[in-house]
Amino acid sequence: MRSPVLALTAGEPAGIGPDLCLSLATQAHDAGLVVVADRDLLAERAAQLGLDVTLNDWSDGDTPAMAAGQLSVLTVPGLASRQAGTLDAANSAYVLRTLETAVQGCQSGRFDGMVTAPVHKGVINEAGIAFSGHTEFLQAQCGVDRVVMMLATEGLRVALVTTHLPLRDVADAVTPERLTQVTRILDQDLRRFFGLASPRILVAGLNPHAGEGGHLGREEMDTIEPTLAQLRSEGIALTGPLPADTLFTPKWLDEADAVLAMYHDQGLPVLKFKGFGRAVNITLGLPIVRTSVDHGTALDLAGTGQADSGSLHTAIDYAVHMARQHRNQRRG
Ligand SMILES: NC(=O)C1=CN([C@@H]2O[C@H](COP(=O)(O)OP(=O)(O)OC[C@H]3O[C@@H](n4cnc5c(N)ncnc54)[C@H](O)[C@@H]3O)[C@@H](O)[C@H]2O)C=CC1
Ligand SMILES: NCC(=O)COP(=O)(O)O
Repeated sequence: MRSPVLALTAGEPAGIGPDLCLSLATQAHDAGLVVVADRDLLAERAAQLGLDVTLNDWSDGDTPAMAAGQLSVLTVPGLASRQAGTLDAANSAYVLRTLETAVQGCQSGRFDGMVTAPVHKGVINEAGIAFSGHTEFLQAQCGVDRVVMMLATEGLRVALVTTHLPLRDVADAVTPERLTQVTRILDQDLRRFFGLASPRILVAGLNPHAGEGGHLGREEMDTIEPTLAQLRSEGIALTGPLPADTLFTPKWLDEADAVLAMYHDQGLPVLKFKGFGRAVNITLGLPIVRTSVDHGTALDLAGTGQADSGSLHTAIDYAVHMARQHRNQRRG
């Protein structure tokens, strides 16, 4: 079976994304990787890092370079500036074009999946473009109602009911509809991509002590418990809502396949404490495969050679696995 061909978007040009993409060329890999970025940016950053990499222009139908020292590039025009460490809002349209190019390539079958290096959400908004993250952007690009952000590292998977929302808005966003959609997607994609026949999901409460019987918030009693009861009747294996402060302990985790947290900073600090640098961010519920690194743009490290590529390797490994599953399922 041929190796999956993955689009790898290099992300924010001032960040470590280009460095990490280039670092992949220091060794042979078993996936076909096509870096979607400005070619001159990659050439300049390679020189800055002292990396001897041959950049090969890739076009549809080409077999991507897989040997050490070689990198295939699908160049995207429109980059305004390319200074490591210095953000430029004029680059934002280019950054989003790299994502659109990768999505279109996945939709047309040129790519078996996409892996994303980090973008800078703030600078894209400074360019006047409303953007809260790849996750939400890809949901819109693919025209689906709901996707789910799940981060995974060895021994722990954490999915989120809400993603990039101000904390002030989180409680209102935890509706029966959203919780139902997210839980069904999580259950279905754990089966689809990870071979779990009946995924066991731990669900966190929203409030301290899962609401303390309504004395510290009523969302558990009014929304979460009845929604979980309905989902259990559909055959989804759910435990909770559990107090989030003690959920992440072996007593619970040893008997579970994933945790569903209500919001970003309820679940992700635990995941990153366990596996920062070896974790992957996966968008579930998309018609295409998309994985990403577990970290941000690290502007302080761009162009220094200090960026750790561990998470990018994890993201590629997961994308290869998921792309194979996806391909097998489409073949029936
Ligand atoms: N997938 C994506 O596109 C993501 C984008 N971001 C964005 O990145 C920007 C910066 O976010 P921060 O909160 O500062 O997080 P960050 O992950 O960029 O940096 C946090 C700390 O981790 C270090 N670090 C990050 N990646 C590293 C690596 N590969 N090797 C070694 N050290 C590394 C940084 O130097 C810094 O000290 C924000 O705009 C944020 O929205 C954040 C997370 C994911
Ligand atoms: N904390 C995860 C993160 O910020 C990355 O989100 P996304 O850009 O993958 O949606």
